[in-house]
Amino acid sequence: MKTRRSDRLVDMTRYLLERPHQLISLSYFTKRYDSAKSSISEDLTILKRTFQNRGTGILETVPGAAGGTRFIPYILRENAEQFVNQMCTDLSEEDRYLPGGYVYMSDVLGQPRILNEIGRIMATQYLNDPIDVVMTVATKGVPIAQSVAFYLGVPFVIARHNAQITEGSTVSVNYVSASTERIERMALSKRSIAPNSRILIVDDYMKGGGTISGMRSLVDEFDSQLVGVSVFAEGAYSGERLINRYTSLLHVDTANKQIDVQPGNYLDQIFGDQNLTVKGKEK
Ligand SMILES: O=P(O)(O)OC[C@H]1C[C@H](OP(=O)(O)OP(=O)(O)O)[C@H](O)[C@@H]1O
Repeated sequence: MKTRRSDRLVDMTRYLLERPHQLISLSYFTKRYDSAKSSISEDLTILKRTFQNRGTGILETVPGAAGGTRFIPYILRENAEQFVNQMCTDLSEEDRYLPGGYVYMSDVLGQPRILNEIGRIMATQYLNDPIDVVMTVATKGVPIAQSVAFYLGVPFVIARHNAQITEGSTVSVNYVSASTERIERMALSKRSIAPNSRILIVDDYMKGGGTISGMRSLVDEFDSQLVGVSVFAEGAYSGERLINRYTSLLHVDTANKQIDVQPGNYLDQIFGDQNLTVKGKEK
């Protein structure tokens, strides 16, 4: 039975939003809605325009027999700024101060809607940089990695401080964590990453960068390429940081046990020269 345009548009939107970066053929939609290709093409034109006007993302059209359409989510600069500025306010509450100069963030990083926004912002930076796998380290980086991986339409892998029997044989590296000021180890299942994969490393927090550098070593061990590093928050650090190329949404300073949370470097890193288009194609 033919589906009315209004019903097609609602269902098509849901279907596409649930499958970021997945190529979906027009014939799939013609069968799903028992509608002509020309009708589906008109539907997609409406969605493409609405997604662009509402800052939802790009609806890319891939021509040819093996073509179709692909939803690529992004977030507009003004929406990212609004979110980050709210995070700065929320995390500056003085009762969040923890011994050792840390800030309590687990309540914030336990809220799915906040994790969604973090994932959208981090994924926007890689609109035109294909990513194969998102990597993080247990534990607090995991929900962030899941969100970013969803918006990039790729899997995520979790390096662990203690290799589990359920991970099979593993690759492990040692690294120096400024946070613990001791040599730490992390391991990743050999099954996790194929050689020559393009990796995005994410974590909730970076202080001295030792943990990130440990994951960078894992990328090397898997003969793969590190495309970028994104952290929700970077802590003020007076020492020589082991990582100098990264994107942070927040910068957290807890000098004199006072919490000062400011926007990180994400605006320049993500929106500096990006005009939210798919390279070589119209918006
Ligand atoms: O830049 P560095 O000096 O290496 O510190 C950043 C580490 C420390 C902390 O993890 P932990 O609290 O150690 O571990 P978990 O995420 O399991 O709580 C944070 O999540 C980063 O992974």
